[in-house]
Amino acid sequence: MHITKLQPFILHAPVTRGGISDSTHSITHWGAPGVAIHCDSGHVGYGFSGTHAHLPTDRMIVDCITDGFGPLLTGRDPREVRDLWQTLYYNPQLRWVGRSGITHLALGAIDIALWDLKAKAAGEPLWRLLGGSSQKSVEAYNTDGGWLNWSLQDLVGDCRRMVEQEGYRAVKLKVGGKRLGDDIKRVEAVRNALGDDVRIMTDANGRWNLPTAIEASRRLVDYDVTWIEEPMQFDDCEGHRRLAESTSLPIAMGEQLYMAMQFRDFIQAGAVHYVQPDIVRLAGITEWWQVADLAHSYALPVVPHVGDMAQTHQHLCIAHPACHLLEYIPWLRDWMKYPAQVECGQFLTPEDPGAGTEPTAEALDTINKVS
Ligand SMILES: O=C(NO)[C@H](O)[C@H](O)[C@H](O)CO
Ligand SMILES: [Mg+2]
Repeated sequence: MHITKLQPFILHAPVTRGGISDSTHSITHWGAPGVAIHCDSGHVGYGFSGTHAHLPTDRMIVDCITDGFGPLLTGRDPREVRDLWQTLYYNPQLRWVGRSGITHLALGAIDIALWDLKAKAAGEPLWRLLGGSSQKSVEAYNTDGGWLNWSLQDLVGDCRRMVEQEGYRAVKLKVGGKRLGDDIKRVEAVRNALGDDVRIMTDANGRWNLPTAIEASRRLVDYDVTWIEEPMQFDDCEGHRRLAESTSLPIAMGEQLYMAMQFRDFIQAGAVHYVQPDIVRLAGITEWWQVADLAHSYALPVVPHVGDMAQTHQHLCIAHPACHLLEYIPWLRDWMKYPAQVECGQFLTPEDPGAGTEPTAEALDTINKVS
């Protein structure tokens, strides 16, 4: 079995209500720049990164996939995922300009496509290929009702609908707006609407400095918030360590970290409690598993960020013992051949062969296909 062709693609999927904001970003579409890796066996593996649908940089990612990494892949056996990962990760020319950023996002998409291929060639869903299920079900928490640009009425209405009609027992709210007082009012309104039994997570997307993060954490604790996510600048390990020693509110972070050794530093410093690695930020599933094992050895729960909209992370969470909870955002469900399914707040276990990354034929034909 050998790789015959790399076919790049770029999907841009509309987000909820035409546009969402967090403390740091406002977007109208979610981007999935990726690659279809074709083999002589007829199998095709799909992998993609997760972006804010900025076409010029999406094009840089797919160009890096085809022009940078492509020559290292053509003719190779795609089932040799680990050997290929080593070859690509340590390639001197790409490493010189990479180790994070564009080249790392490109490598992540390729690694995901290779695992998709491997699972399809084995005729198994990825979670079974990875050793089967560590847990029989994975709980979903929903982020898609808590955006910072939602009115207070929409915020409370969406969260109530998710809990009362869709069966979620956990929702996430964005904080980090212009005034901390407004953040607290929004959390208080949702807590009052949902009662004490539903878990509320909060996410500041890197907005605060240390004193603000300390003040916010001390006030959020009053509403029984489960965690504060990305309270400070994404790479600021010392800042997160100082925050952790100053307050009792657990810290969640990791969606912006590119490398396993960054997670090592945060974990060793006691700067994170809920570890959130993302296969589309790291160099794919291969590097994600290193992070999940490390977190597990420190007894830290792994609650992945879903730059893939949970399509592949649902597989990883079934297989890895550190995972019991996973974020859900629905932006790719209309573009995927086998969209992730959540019922009564639980992910349904996927049984289709592969890693859940195959776009529909319509998606590949109609949205910004890169020829
Ligand atoms: O932080 C997140 N989840 O935890 C969301 O992925 C981001 O808010 C979106 O990508 C918009 O920037
Ligand atoms: Mg986040």
